[in-house]
Parts: sequence; C-alpha cells; structure tokens
Amino acid sequence: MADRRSGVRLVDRRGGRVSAAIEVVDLALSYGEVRAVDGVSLEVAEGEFVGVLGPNGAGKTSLLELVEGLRRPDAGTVRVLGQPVWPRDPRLLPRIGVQLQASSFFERLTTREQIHTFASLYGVAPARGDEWLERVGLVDKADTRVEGLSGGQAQRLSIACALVHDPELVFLDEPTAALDPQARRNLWDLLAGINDSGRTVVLTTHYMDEAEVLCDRVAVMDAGRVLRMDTPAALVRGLDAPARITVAPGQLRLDEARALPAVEDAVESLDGVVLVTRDPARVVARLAEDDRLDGVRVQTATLEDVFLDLTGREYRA
Ligand SMILES: Nc1ncnc2c1ncn2[C@@H]1O[C@H](COP(=O)(O)OP(=O)(O)OP(=O)(O)O)[C@@H](O)[C@H]1O
Repeated sequence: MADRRSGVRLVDRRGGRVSAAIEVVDLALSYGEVRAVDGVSLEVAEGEFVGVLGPNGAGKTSLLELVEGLRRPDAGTVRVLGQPVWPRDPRLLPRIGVQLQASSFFERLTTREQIHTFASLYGVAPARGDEWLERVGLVDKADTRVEGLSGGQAQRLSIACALVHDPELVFLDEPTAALDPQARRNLWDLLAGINDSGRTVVLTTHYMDEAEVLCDRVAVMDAGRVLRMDTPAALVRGLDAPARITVAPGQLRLDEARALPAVEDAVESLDGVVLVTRDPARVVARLAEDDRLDGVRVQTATLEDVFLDLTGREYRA
C-alpha cells in the first residue's frame, strides 16, 4: 500500500526544522480517467539534490509541471521557495530554472545565439551565457546551429539555458533521456556539479543508476503516487534483502559454501558459486582467511529491488 505522506519532515541533526525549498501537500491531477498524480505529499530542503524516479507513465512529468506552477492541480497545494506556485507569481520565475526539452529550442539559432537569447530574456549579461557554454563544454560548438548538435550536446545546452540566470532551484526533466550509456555518464559530472553552492535540484529520471549516483534523496513514483522517499542507501537498507557473493568457479564446492558461517544459501551459477548472506563482511573475511578471494564479487540490493518490493513488479524503465 502506498504511503500517502511519504515526505518526511525535514529536520537537521539537532532536530531543528530545515527550510523547505519545495512543500507539496496532497497534490492531485487527473487527465480524464487517468490519475496522473494521486495524492502526493513531499518536501525538498534547500540545497538538496532530489530525484523523482519511476517507469514511463508514473506521473513524474505531471508532478514536476505542477510543482513548477505550469499546471493547475485538481487538489492540493505547492509552495516553492516559500511562495504558492498557483496562481502563477511572476516574482518566482527568476528564482527557478526549468530545463526545456531539446525540441523546444528557438529554431535556426546557433548555440551561442540560443544561450544569449535566454540570457537576455532573464536580463543577464551575454557574458554569463558564454561562461555557461564553457562550463558545459560547448565552446567549440558556439557557432553550430542547434539542429546540428548531438543528443548529448543538445541536453548540455538545455541545462545551460536553464541555469544562465543563476536560479536557486532548478528542475531537470529526464536530462539524460534518449542518450546512449556513455553520453549519459558523461553528463553525470555536469549534473552533480549543478547543486554546488547550495542550489536545489529536482531531477526526474527512469534510470535507477542515475538516481543512485546523483541524488541525496529519491522519491520512488509509480501510478501517480510517491511510494517512498529517502536516501538511496536508506531505501535499500530498509529492504532487509540479503547480499549475493559470487566466488569464481573451482574455488569452492557447493557443500563447503553451504557450511560457511553466515551463509543462508548457496547455488551454482555460470559465474561460480553464489552465496546468499545478510553478513557479507563476515563471509568475505572467511573467504580471505581461506585464500579464496580471487575473482570474488559482492552484490548488495539495488533500487530495482526496492521497486520490486514496493510494487511487486520488476522495474521496467
Ligand atoms: N496531456 C495528457 N493528456 C492525457 N493523459 C496524459 C497527458 N499527459 C500525461 N498523461 C498520462 O498521465 C500519466 C502520467 O504521465 P507523465 O507524463 O506525467 O508520466 P512520466 O512518469 O513523466 O512518464 P515518462 O517517463 O514516459 O515521461 C500517464 O498515464 C500518461 O499517459
């Protein structure tokens, strides 16, 4: 059963309240019969990097658009930087950055003209645009028309455009969608640097690894609901799932494996013998004592296991 109030109250180590950059209470939005956002409550603290993770159609974009003040909710409230986002408040706009999808660029402008246009819309100097082109590694593409950029370059430009006015809070909707795995990883360093200097970042993604690497906390979303929100480590810890230790073929017989302390089960696989344990440190120490560490691989639970546990379904991005 989904936890409708999955947003924990934000407190610091001494138990004091931390100011919230985003406060969402009982938010709902339907398109006809489809409940795209179904009673979501959450908070994001100033300076946090939060991921909204879920499969296609989970409601991530709808939630983001409500939080950005681009859509009117059927029910519930959103406050961003202390202000209600609906009805729209123009004073909030310079304080937030929204990454546009690459398809929303102004047509036929070069990369430099594109970012200068964004800079002028926000009333900031063109030089700030040039600085951002440098930061996202697009100086050598400054004179290329946006139609001529690769997928990864276009995403970097759209991120630079969202940040050119130095907003306190930035929303990135699937910034690595449609990129190959290498291009995705190349973008991670840039994304990780965006919340340097205390900027709050909210990112949607359907990639588990991305959420795990980049985000302080992750809201796991499915069918319009936030099922749980916590740090990636706490989400996985909460599972109480065993670790799997694979010992290379020929190192250990199955009966020896089953007799090891703290091993709950052992099975043979193509990669060798897989030991199932809730105390991987103890098992690895024992393997080390027996000089059987060569080629040992330890796998702990991942966010995929968390999704399976919360929904009963395998995760399909
Ligand atoms: N404009 C719309 N009209 C009707 N239904 C919509 C509209 N936009 C979204 N939906 C439906 O609402 C649900 C949530 O969609 P949403 O785009 O918010 O999900 P998402 O998690 O962002 O998905 P994706 O990862 O595919 O972008 C889906 O069932 C979708 O089909």
